[in-house]
Amino acid sequence: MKILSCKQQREADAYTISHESILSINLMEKAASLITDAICRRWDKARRMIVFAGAGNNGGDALAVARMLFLKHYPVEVVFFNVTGKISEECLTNIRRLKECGFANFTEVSSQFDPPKLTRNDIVIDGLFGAGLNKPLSGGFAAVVQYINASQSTVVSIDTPSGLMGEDNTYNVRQNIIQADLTLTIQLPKLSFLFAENEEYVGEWEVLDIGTSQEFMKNVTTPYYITEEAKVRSLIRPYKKFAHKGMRGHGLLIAGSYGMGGAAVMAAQACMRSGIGRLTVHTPICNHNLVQTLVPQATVEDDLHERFFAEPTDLDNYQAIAIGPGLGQEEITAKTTIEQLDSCYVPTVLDADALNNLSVYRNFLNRVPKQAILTPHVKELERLVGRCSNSYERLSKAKELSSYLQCYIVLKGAWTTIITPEGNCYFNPTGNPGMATGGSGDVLTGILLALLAQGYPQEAACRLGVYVHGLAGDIARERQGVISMNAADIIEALPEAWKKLTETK
Ligand SMILES: NC(=O)C1=CN([C@@H]2O[C@H](COP(=O)(O)OP(=O)(O)OC[C@H]3O[C@@H](n4cnc5c(N)ncnc54)[C@H](OP(=O)(O)O)[C@@H]3O)[C@@H](O)[C@H]2O)[C@@H](O)CC1
Ligand SMILES: [K+]
Repeated sequence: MKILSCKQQREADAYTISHESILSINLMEKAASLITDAICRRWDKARRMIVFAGAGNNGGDALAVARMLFLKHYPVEVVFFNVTGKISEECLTNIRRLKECGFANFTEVSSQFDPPKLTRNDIVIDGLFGAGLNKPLSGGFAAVVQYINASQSTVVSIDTPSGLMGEDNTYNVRQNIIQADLTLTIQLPKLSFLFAENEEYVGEWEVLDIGTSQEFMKNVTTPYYITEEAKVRSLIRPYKKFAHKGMRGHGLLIAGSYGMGGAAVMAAQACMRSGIGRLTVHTPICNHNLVQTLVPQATVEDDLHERFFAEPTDLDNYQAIAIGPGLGQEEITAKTTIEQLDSCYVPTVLDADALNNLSVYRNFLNRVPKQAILTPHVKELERLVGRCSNSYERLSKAKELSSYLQCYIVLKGAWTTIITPEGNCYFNPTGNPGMATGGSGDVLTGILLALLAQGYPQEAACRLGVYVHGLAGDIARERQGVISMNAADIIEALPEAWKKLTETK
């Protein structure tokens, strides 16, 4: 699914209106009817609906919703803000239509605003600004937003919480953005909905399909996508009847150190559950028995050091390599990691301490093999690119790094983002907060290693691997609950996740 900028969203509306022989006002009617249905599904007529409408088309939507709710006998009040005297045509039509229905509870605000008393039982419908917002809110509108936010009412935003920019909110004034409980967004989510710090504004969100021109959606270009299950399914390559382990690749996992052998175990177990033919785990001597016992399917290759990764190993026999889980940050390990990178000519995953070690020796960053997959969480990324004040800035810096190194970055978090060297960003929809626990990242590294060893191209491996990792996390949550689930449960859920994705529906 493509994610468009607000400008592109407005172009999509305009294109749909001119090419699909639908009038602008009728497209708005369609949007309003879907919004009304979504509201009526959630709240009954005992709730008072207080509609705050601006003078653009977002306000037009809100006024049409007010009419529809009124005709369904909901108690409705409208506060319409006409501050500049500039009202969109569709907004004007909807004021007229509302009044023609005999609706009288209509307050027009042009300067002084005497706010209605908002109670816990009220539903505020926020139709002040949508995709046309072109600067942060200030002055009177900021005061209205703060008034709504200070109330106990439930807030439903139309298309976007008023005051929230669709993409970059670096220079926004946070207290002047509506804090919605529910955002009913039209056609597609906005990029800013996918950023953690905006959760308090967007609340829960639902996408309403108003039938934007398919042709426009097909041709419009954007670097931002949400990965869909159908796409992921199409990436999976079926096994041939005569498959043997040699065809499914041999991977090398360099992981573990004294006290962190578990990371090597979890990555290896996840790898063995993701279709790899053969796996060798290179780990310090102290972890030999642990890995051998807990992952008997894998071969163990001892480092010459008792406790740390201290000697680069020969990579000739492998189709893919992963370095990092539980490696530790001893100086000898950092130097060995960098040395090992020089001989990585096959697809490579760099995770956890491999990245932390690189961030200490940043001038060696250019040794990262081209097309490598880097899997940092937010902090690991910031160690590489510097502190970021928000998710948009972080994403921009990750894109720069990915382009500079010509590598793939899997930025882990809610909506884990895969950034390609060409600058495309794929947001992953699966997963849940129960996965934010030790070992979860090691599991992902194991999955990615398995996919690369089987010959999946980097982009496909990332999109498929991250999706199935999240899906296994969702299954683990079903089984164990969000509090108790841990990385071992994600590994245990991997067979079902893979099965789910490969079974015909
Ligand atoms: N048929 C259609 O087209 C459909 C449209 N749809 C709906 O339309 C919405 C987009 O409508 P829109 O383009 O009219 O923009 P909207 O968000 O209402 O605001 C524009 C007004 O705000 C003003 N303004 C901006 N920033 C400001 C600020 N900081 N402080 C103060 N004022 C500010 C700006 O003034 P300007 O700066 O341009 O003079 C302008 O007057 C979209 O989100 C969806 O809900 C759907 O129903 C589908 C069908
Ligand atoms: K809004």
